[in-house]
Parts: sequence; C-alpha cells; structure tokens
Amino acid sequence: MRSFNSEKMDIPIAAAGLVFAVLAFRWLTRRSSPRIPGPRAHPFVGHIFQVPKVKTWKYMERLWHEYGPIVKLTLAGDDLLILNDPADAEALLGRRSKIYSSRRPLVYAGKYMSGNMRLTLLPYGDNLKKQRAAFHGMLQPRAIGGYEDMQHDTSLQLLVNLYRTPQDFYTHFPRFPASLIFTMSFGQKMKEDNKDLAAVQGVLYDFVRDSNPGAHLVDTFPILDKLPDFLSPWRAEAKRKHEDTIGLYRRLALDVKKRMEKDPELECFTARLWEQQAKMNLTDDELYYVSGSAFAAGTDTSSITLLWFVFAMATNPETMKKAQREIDSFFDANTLPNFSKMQELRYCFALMKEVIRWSPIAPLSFPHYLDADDEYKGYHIKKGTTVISNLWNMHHTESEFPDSYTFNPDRFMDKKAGTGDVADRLGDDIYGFGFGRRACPGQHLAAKSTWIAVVRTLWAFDIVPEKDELGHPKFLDIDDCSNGLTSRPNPFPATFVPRSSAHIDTIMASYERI
Ligand code: HEM
Repeated sequence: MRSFNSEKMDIPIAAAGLVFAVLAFRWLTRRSSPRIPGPRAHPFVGHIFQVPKVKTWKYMERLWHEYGPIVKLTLAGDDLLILNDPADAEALLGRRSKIYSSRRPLVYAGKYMSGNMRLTLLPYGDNLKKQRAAFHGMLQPRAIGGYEDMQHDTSLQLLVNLYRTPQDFYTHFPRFPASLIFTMSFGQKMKEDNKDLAAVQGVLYDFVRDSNPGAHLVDTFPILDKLPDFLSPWRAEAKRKHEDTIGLYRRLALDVKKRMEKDPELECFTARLWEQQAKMNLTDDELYYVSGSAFAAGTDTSSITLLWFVFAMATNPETMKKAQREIDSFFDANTLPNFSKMQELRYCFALMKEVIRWSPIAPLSFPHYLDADDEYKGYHIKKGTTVISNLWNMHHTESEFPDSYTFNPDRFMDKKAGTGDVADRLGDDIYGFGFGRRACPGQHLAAKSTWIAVVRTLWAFDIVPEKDELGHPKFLDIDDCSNGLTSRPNPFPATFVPRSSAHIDTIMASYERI
C-alpha cells in the first residue's frame, strides 16, 4: 500500500518526466538547418590560419571546387559566406537586397578614419541612400553624355604621354581616369604636377590598405576599441588620417564654391552638390566626402582595368590585331577615333568586357554584410555574416565561360546585342560591377572612359612585350599581381610602338587644338 507521502512525491517526478518528454520530443523532431559546406574549423579561431592573405581568391577557387557554390568560413567568430554562383548572388544580394546591402562596421577605416561618412563603407540606411542619390545625379546614364569632351581631351593627353614616354605607361594609364574624374569633380583641368592628385591618391592608398580584412586587429576584435587612448595609438593615427582627408576634400570643395561666385555657370559635380545641398540634406562634412569620394572610388578601379587591358594586349597579339582591324575600318590614320562609332565597334566593346571578366579588378568584389538572420536553400545564415560574391569564380565557371582562362572577346560576340545605348551594357553578361543595391554606380562612366582609352590606344599603337636577349617575347605572368581588396598587375615590361607617323601627326595636330 502506498503512503500519502509517496503519493505527494510522485507529482514533481511526473512533472519532471513530462518536461523531459516534451524536450526530448522537441529535440528529436527539431528541424535543424544543415551545415553550410566548408572546411573544418579550428576551435575559437575558426579558419583564421587557413585563409591566406595573399591571393585569397585562389584559395577560394579551391574551396569552390571542393565544397560547391556556397561555402562558409569562420574568422574568429565572424561568419563569411562565399557565393560562387551568380544565381545565388542575384537571389540574395539582388532580390533580398534589403538585408544584404550593408558593409561590415570597421572601427579603424570606418569609424575613425572616415568619420562614418565614406560611401563605400557606409552601412545600409538613410545616409547611404542620401550619398548614392547624390552620386546618381553625376553618374546616371543621362548625365554621362555631358562628359564626352573631357573624355576626348584626357584620352588625347594619354596618347601624347604614351608617345613621348612609352616606358612610363604604367603611370600614364592611371593618370587618365584620375585627371578625368578630377576635372568632372572639381571643374578644372588637372595640371601634370598637381599636388592634390598625389594627396588624393595617398588617401586612396590608405583606404585600400586600411579597409582590407585583417589590416587592423581592432576590426577582428572590436572590443579593443574600449581600451583608452594611451593603450591604442592606432586610434590617433586613424583620426589624423581622417583630419587629413576631410581637410583636403574641404579645401577642394570650398575652392569650387569660391569659383562659383565668379562663374555661376561652373559645370562640375561639386558645383551641383553645392547647389542642391539643402535639397539633398547633406551636411558640409558629408558634402566634402561625397565630392571627394567619386575621385577615390572611380580612379583606381578604372586604372586597374586599363592596366589589365595593356597586359591582355601584350600577351594576346592576335586579339589586338583583330581589334585594330575593326578600328581601322572606321577610322583611318588621319582621323582620331571618337564616340561616334561606339555602337558599331562591337569587337572593341567585347574586348573590354573580356578584360573585366578575365581579370576582375576586385576578384572578391567588395564584401556585403547581412543585417538580419536569413534562411536560404535550407541553410541558416546568421545576422552579421560577411557575404562575398566571388567574381573570380563566377567569371571562371566553365559552363558559362568555356575555356575561361583564355582571353577571348569572341565569347561575347554571339550574345544578344541588346537595345539602347551600348555604354549602358558593359556590365551585361559579366559580374564585374557587383550585385544589388551596392552595385557600382560608376559603370556607365567607366564604360565610356575605358572604351575611348582602349580604342584610341589601339588605333595609335601596337602594344608589344619586351624581348629577351634571344629576341623572344618576355613571359608575362598573370599571377604577378597585387593582393588586397583590388588586384592590379605588378609593373611589367611592354612597349608602345606607333602604328605610323601619320597616326602621330594626327595626335599632335589635335593636341595643339586643345
Ligand atoms: C571599370 C571600372 C570599374 C569597375 C570594374 C568597378 C567595380 C566596382 C565593384 C565590383 C563595386 C562593388 C559592388 C558591390 O559592393 O557589390 C564597386 C562599387 C563602387 N564603385 Fe565602381 N567600378 C568601376 C568604376 C567606377 C567609377 C568610374 C566610379 C565613380 C566615378 C565608381 C564608383 C563606385 C562607388 C561609389 C562604389 C561603392 C558603392 C557602394 O558602396 O554603395 N566605380 N565598383
């Protein structure tokens, strides 16, 4: 016979049993998300010691072949999602752009070095929308037509420089987009010895270096930002860089404002910003940053593309000759090419696409950052994940780009021609300008600027690799390039040989007129 006491004891035991049963049922029937494929991680540090800082995209190419289109890595607790298939990038960065359009908060480069005002590093939100809208005014397809005269003049200067000192081509090509965007931004021609250019290039150099993942310990371990100043000398350094940058941008923008007083018709990006400052709701500091950022974001990207173009021509002479035959059929030696035949020179346009495909300037694009938890293809993707669209792998997908390591513009000649202005279509069929709401706002400008530089250079010069003692062309290694957010070919030997004296006469006669 059971005692009263033992009956009393049964109640909590039964309750505990019930709770246990419910938990066990839940555990057994839980829908756990499958693990996102990727290499095994070390406890605590994750893959921090496996991801090389040098040519990271090569390592990621191996992961793609081993683990498939979606790969996850973990760096000291931070998840990194790598998208190798453009369809996944479109689905997430494109169609779910509301939550996939942020940038990872960077303490050094974002908070202190940019005062949280640099467009490329801004999180998704009102400030970003404001700055992108301001950019759009300058860079939308309709506005681009207004820059043709500047593009003609600056590309003519490029030809003259290549003729006078061909051995310095490695500095001439970057100078072309730099002087173009400088003139567009600040409404005055850039002198050859312009000190502001060197200063802006310094800002850019710092930005690329300091925003590179792993550049500063505080961005891997943000808790270090809690340390006082005397234990954090990096903070003063970052703040000093911010003061230098905004000081420079302020001076350039105020100079435009002063010139506007004398010349209310002054036509440039910064003048438009001053006129519309109130409408765009930009503070003075934001205006300085927007006005300076076009230069910073557009110069390096365009110049690296052009350096890869030179590299491609020096290593693919038959392709170069084919493009020259197309150009010659429209422009003889007495006629400097201009934009009038941009629609017709289809092979030259395909050649530019191929440059961007073959060697994308940012092989891993600019990483996006996820603002909320998400589910995709059964995987759980955590808020705060850094999302990389791996342009390198996308551009080397054999099913889409057969024989993908070969430089071959013909692969784009069979594609649908499309309608409307060809300049709006440089990004079609390739992925080199990114995805979703952070996609490059400068691609229409880049299309026309790089096109005129490419066509004029090939019209005027043969680009030939230097020869060794035996007269054989020197080997140029595509892997001999810089590492970081962007990747440019390291200086390489190539020669620019004028195609005829008539071409040079045409160049010099046109140059005298500007
Ligand atoms: C061939 C030349 C160029 C290439 C290949 C290129 C490529 C790219 C790529 C891959 C991105 C990152 C997109 C993403 O986050 O998904 C980007 C962003 C950007 N580009 Fe370009 N770009 C070029 C020229 C230009 C030019 C000429 C300008 C302006 C004058 C420009 C302004 C920008 C800006 C402001 C961003 C940041 C956008 C944001 O964070 O919201 N780019 N570009």
